[in-house]
Amino acid sequence: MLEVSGVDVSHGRAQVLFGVDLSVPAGSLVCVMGRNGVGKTTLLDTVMGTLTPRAGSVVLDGEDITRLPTHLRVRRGMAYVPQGHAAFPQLTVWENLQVALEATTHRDRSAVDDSLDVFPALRSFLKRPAGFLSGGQRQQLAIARALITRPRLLLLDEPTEGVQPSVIDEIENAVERLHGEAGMTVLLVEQYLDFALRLADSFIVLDAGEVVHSGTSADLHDEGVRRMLSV
Ligand SMILES: Nc1ncnc2c1ncn2[C@@H]1O[C@H](COP(=O)(O)OP(=O)(O)OP(=O)(O)O)[C@@H](O)[C@H]1O
Repeated sequence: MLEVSGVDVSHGRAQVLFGVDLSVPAGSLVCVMGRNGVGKTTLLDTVMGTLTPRAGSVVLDGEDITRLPTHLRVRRGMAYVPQGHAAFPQLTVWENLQVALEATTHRDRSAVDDSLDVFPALRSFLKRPAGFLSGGQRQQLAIARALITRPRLLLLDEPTEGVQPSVIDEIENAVERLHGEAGMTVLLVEQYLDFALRLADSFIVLDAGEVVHSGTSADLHDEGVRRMLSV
């Protein structure tokens, strides 16, 4: 479904990614791992089109989208949940979901219900401003907002960061259902190894902007790989 080949990406003059390859087959859940600052978010930004690579390509369903604007990638079925639980803090949960719906091309109101079915706990907080939610609730809202576009490929950047353990389980179950039952393709950036191990079919490990390891989740148990992830 998604093929990233040989991308070099810079922030200003500083090159952050060096010849990165990544393959995300349709229906799979692929995890990008690595220590802080190795370029994981930069890779997701490149896939989503908020950054353009200096070299290499991004191909979705056989179409070269390397220079396609982000909003057209959304129309092709991609959705991005960035780090930091993106939501409008002054708007209620319900209003945040409505804004997401207004931004879709389908405008199908049942998409709001469907995404609330993925995170039923949010139904108790529909009238609460997003700024008054816990970190975990905000993360659920951020994912629910992305789901309203009815994506085929969901990009998640560290969904467990700043989230209390009980809600991590709820998020894990939701992602598992989206992937397992609904067949959604997921590209996950995650440093929480156990979460990644339980969910991912395959993974890549980045270090200083290069892919230093890739394989199936079984390989993640390997001691050498664990060492690459430890701080
Ligand atoms: N907008 C930016 N301008 C300049 N440098 C940046 C920018 N964003 C990120 N960087 C730098 O690029 C490098 C990679 O950052 P990136 O956020 O992709 O890493 P990461 O692996 O996602 O880290 P983390 O786990 O901490 O989010 C870091 O050295 C970071 O300081």
